[in-house]
Amino acid sequence: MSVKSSVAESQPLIGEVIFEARGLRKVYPTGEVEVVALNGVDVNFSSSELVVLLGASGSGKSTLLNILGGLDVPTTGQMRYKGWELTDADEGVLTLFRRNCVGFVFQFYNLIPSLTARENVALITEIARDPMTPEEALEMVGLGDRMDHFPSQLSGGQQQRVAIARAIAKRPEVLLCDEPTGALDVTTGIAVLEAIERINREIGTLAIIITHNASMAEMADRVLHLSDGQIVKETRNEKRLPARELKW
Ligand SMILES: Nc1ncnc2c1ncn2[C@@H]1O[C@H](COP(=O)(O)OP(=O)(O)OP(=O)(O)O)[C@@H](O)[C@H]1O
Repeated sequence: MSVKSSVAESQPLIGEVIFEARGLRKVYPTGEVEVVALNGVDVNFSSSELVVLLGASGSGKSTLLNILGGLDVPTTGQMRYKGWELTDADEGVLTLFRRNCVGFVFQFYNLIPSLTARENVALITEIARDPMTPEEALEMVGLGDRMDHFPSQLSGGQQQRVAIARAIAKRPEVLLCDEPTGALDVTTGIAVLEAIERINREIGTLAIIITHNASMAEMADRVLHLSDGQIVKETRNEKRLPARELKW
């Protein structure tokens, strides 16, 4: 392997702690019964880390991700991002946090059908502080030759990569992915994971990925296992397996 390719493929050094969550609880009052979605979560996340969240349906993964991304607030507990207290932040602060610091990728791509790939990404680059160009972002996810295609002219995996380009064009410090490969077959799923891996490596973005697919654990620095609203197990991989070598 050449020096150049070994540098390009090496995993990034894990940086400083950016998220500190303490005693997170989320309770939904639904009629007569309360649903406890998170039940005392203490966890830190660092820049440049790639973390996979595993757990059965209903274990609290999306709730945790939504709280980390400022889409939801905990019932009790504390959430800090780079020392800023997000727990009691007003909606204006949370909006700025989401806009400047966080990129979201969901299972369904949420692209605007009447806009091309380039235009879908440009929607975000027009409001970001120091964005890449839509072209740069689409090149990063391997879609340099598909910029003027509409979503209906792209495969599911390509549409998801447009969604990733849109999420990363603002160079977010955090990329939160809720089952990004849930609707994809293995080959296209791996192309999507490679795009996430590249952003984590090249921009130093903290990437947190929710999945039901346990084989994806091997591409992570750290794997958090959730059950009944708690982190019940945490494992670390000394060496990450490149996404293209994953098998499921
Ligand atoms: N808005 C809500 N109102 C009431 N209960 C909710 C709400 N959102 C989530 N819950 C409940 O909180 C619990 C955790 O949900 P969450 O979506 O975080 O789980 P998950 O691990 O992401 O599940 P899945 O893998 O199925 O997406 C579940 O019991 C769910 O039904």
